Amino acid sequence: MIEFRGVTKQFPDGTLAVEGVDIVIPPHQTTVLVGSSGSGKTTLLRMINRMVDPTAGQVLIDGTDVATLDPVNLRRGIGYVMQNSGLLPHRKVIDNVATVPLLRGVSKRAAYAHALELLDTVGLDRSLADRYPSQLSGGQQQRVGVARGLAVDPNILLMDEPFGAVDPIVRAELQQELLRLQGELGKTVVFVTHDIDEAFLLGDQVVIMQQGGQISQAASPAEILAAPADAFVADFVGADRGKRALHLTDVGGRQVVVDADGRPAGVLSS
Ligand SMILES: Nc1ncnc2c1ncn2[C@@H]1O[C@H](COP(=O)(O)OP(=O)(O)OP(=O)(O)O)[C@@H](O)[C@H]1O
Repeated sequence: MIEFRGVTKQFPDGTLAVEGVDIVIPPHQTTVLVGSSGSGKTTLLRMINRMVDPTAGQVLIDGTDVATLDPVNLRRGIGYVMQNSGLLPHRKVIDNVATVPLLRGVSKRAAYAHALELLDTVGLDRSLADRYPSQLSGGQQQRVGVARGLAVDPNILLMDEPFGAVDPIVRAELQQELLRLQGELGKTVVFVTHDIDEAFLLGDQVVIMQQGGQISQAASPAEILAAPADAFVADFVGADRGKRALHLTDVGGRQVVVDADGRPAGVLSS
C-alpha cells in the first residue's frame, strides 16, 4: 500500500505543484491519476520513488516513509515506465530490459533469460531482442518499456503517460494488453494520463486532480460517475460519455450506464 499524508511540493521557483494531498493507493490494483496539464500528476507519481521529494508531508510504502530509504535502491525496486519509452538508444532491446537486474547483481545468464521471458509477457516476438529501439515501432518501444519496468519483478509499477505518444489504434491495443497483464500479475500500478476514457478503462481507483495539485475526487469510476464530487469533476468526466453506454447497473442506489466491458459510461438522470 502507498499512502500520501498531507503531501505538498513547492519547487524552488515557488510553483506549488502538489498541495496537501492525502490519498491511499491500495495494493494489487490500478490507480490512475488524471487531470489537465500542470495539475501535478507527474510530481505526485515521482514522489513515490523519490525522483521528487515533498516539501511537506510523508509518502509511505507499506508503512515506511520513503524519505528514510536510499533513493537509488528504492528506484531499482520500483518499475517505472514513461512516455516515449525512455529506452537507451544505443543498447539493444534485450540489454535495455536486462539493465536494472544486472545493476542489482543478477547473473548475466539469468538476467537475459528473464528478459526474453518478459518479451513474451508483453507480447513481443523474441526475434526483436537484438534490435535497437529505433528499429521498432512506437507501440513496440512502449512494450519494451513495460518489459523493462517489470524486469525487477517490482510490487509497484509507475507508468507516466506510457501510451501518450502512440496512435489511437496502437494505444487501444496497449491498454488491453495492460489490462490482461494486470489480471495476471496483480501489481500495484500507478498510472498517469490526461485522458478520462483511459482512466476509466484502466483504473480500479481514479484520482482526479485539478490545477494547483489538489485532489478533487478519488474513487472507483462507477462512484465518480454516480456522484461527482463537484462541478469540476462533473465537467471533466462528462465529455464523451455517450459512446460508452450500453446497459444499466445499480451503484449506491443510482443507475449507472455500463459498457460491454462492464466499465461505467454515465449516470441515468431521473
Ligand atoms: N522542476 C520544476 N521546477 C518548477 N516547476 C515545476 C518543476 N516540475 C514541474 N513543475 C511545475 O509543477 C506543476 C505540476 O507539474 P507536473 O509535471 O506534475 O504536472 P502534470 O499534471 O504531470 O502535467 P502534464 O500532464 O503536462 O505532464 C506545473 O505547473 C509545472 O510547471
